[in-house]
Amino acid sequence: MKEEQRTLILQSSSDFPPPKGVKLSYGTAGFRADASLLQSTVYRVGILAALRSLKTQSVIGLMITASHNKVSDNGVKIADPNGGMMSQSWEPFADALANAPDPSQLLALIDDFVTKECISFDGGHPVEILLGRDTRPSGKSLLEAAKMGISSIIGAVAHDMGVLTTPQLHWMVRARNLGAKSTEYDYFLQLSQSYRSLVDLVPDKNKVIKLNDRLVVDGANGVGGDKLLVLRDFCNGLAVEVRNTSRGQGVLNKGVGADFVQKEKVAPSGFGISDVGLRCASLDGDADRIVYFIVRPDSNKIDLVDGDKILSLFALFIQEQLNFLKDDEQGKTCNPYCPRLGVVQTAYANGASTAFLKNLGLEVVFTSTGVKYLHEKATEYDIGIYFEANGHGTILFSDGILSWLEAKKKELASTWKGDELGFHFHCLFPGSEKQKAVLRLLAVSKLINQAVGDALSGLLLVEAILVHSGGSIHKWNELYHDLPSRQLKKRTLDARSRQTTVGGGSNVKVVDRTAVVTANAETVVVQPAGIQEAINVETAKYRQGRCFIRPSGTEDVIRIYAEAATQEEADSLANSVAKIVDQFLGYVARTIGTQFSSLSAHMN
Ligand SMILES: CC(=O)N[C@H]1[C@@H](OP(=O)(O)O)O[C@H](CO)[C@@H](O)[C@@H]1O
Ligand SMILES: [Mg+2]
Repeated sequence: MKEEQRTLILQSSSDFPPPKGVKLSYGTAGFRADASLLQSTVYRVGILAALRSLKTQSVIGLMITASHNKVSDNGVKIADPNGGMMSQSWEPFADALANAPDPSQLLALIDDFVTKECISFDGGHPVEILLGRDTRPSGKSLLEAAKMGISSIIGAVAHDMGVLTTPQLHWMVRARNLGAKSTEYDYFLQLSQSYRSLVDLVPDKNKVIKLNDRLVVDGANGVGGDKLLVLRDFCNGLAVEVRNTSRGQGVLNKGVGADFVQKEKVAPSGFGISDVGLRCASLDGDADRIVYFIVRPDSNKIDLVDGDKILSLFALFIQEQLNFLKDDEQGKTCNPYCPRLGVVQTAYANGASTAFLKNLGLEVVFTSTGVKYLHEKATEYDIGIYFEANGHGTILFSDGILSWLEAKKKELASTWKGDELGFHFHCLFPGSEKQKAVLRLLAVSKLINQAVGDALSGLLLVEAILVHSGGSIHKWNELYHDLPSRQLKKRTLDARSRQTTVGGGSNVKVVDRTAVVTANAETVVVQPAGIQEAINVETAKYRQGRCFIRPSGTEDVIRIYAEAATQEEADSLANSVAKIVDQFLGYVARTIGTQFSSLSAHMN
């Protein structure tokens, strides 16, 4: 790096001293913490984004959000040139950068890294970063910090794209790097047009307009509801009622949102008895997750139609379209093309969903929690569908299958003469149904976000498939029955609280979550030694018992997940394993207050 560049970094970073006693980690989905701690981190991620742009010679994204976390938190993450999460190989550098104690050590780190990665500052390519933020009040000033970080790399340019959903920013970055249209208007246009194409291809027998069959959506008091209102206008006739937008009185993610609905299994605020039986959905704070639900007549309980069920609906639809095209290929004497369809889940997927998908004959694989792992795995297939139970997921199409579909589209169009003969009910003719299957798959590839899970595009695809299949949310929910499950979280101490506790003269043993190390897609604990055996002994006592623990990547907690034949058994298994966590990790509840999260208040 030139001297001028070094001086600039030294000078500007001195305005952003890191908070004392806090160790930050890039985690499952970027850096997250109380917003008051993040000025320096976001500034440094600005530098990171500019270096990433220099290295990849592409446009990079920087999103300021803490998703479903409380409104006083915030976070920051980077979108790579393909719109996906930042390459994991850069995460250790991100961690080091965020935690460098002073400007000179920060500079030394950057110097080393730039040399190691052979990053050139020769100005041959534009260095551009697209910035987005959710509706959190802290977003504006953090965005300014990001801009300062970016401008401390000579020649780097920040484009403020305003308030966006996380998937919108990822979509824009991908589109920009593909040389495609990439504005927010283009996003809405592409989604709405492909949604309409899918609806136009609905088999005629199902083209019944159901009056009052509206979808009611909880926008988590965040950005997702606001953007859905715009999308609804683009879709022209989409019957969606949006509640809990950011313009109402409610607080972001408080008693609302996909994470709340999925974990607590209750209706969000603003939904009640008048919604019983309706098709409802909930977005999370930055709209990269969606779950559906049906309000039950008893109190505010719901039937949850979660990410696993969305995945199952998508898998059925894609499989149906591929089946239409299968016999065509099987008849070929040379080079028949058999697209590989794969499904990716995490250990949080309900066991009943995995059994259902395997029964369909699908290949199901597991990865660790976090979109970056699922997404990467899904790219190994021609069509890879991935979903977390909490509602984050998408369908990825390989370049290979897209070219095959385009070729097939041409081939079928040249052989199909039905229209000329005056036949319009294509579904009566095998050739035309193939053609429709191709068009449907192509429309899905344009509708569903190819960069990252996207609640808005997911919502449109669910709605289109429900119309296509003539099915209701009730029928969809009956695809299989979830095994009862329970999630608990045990608070651990972040670095700052640990210092306070120990420094305060207390001799209690406290742990941090990194003491728990897992393997096999987080289903087995390898550290501390012996804990897995104890969990196994406990799990074996329960019918259809399954249980695992893992350190959260976004909160200072250890998560416990249990599944069993009845709700009582799932609760009991989760509680017993929580006690095992206490024993092995030397956790002492009274030092940090509440032992269990608010979830336990809902246990019955
Ligand atoms: C059990 C659970 O829902 N975990 C979530 C949560 O991660 P944790 O590492 O469990 O805190 O936030 C991630 C980012 O949104 C999401 O990818 C993940 O699925
Ligand atoms: Mg989110």
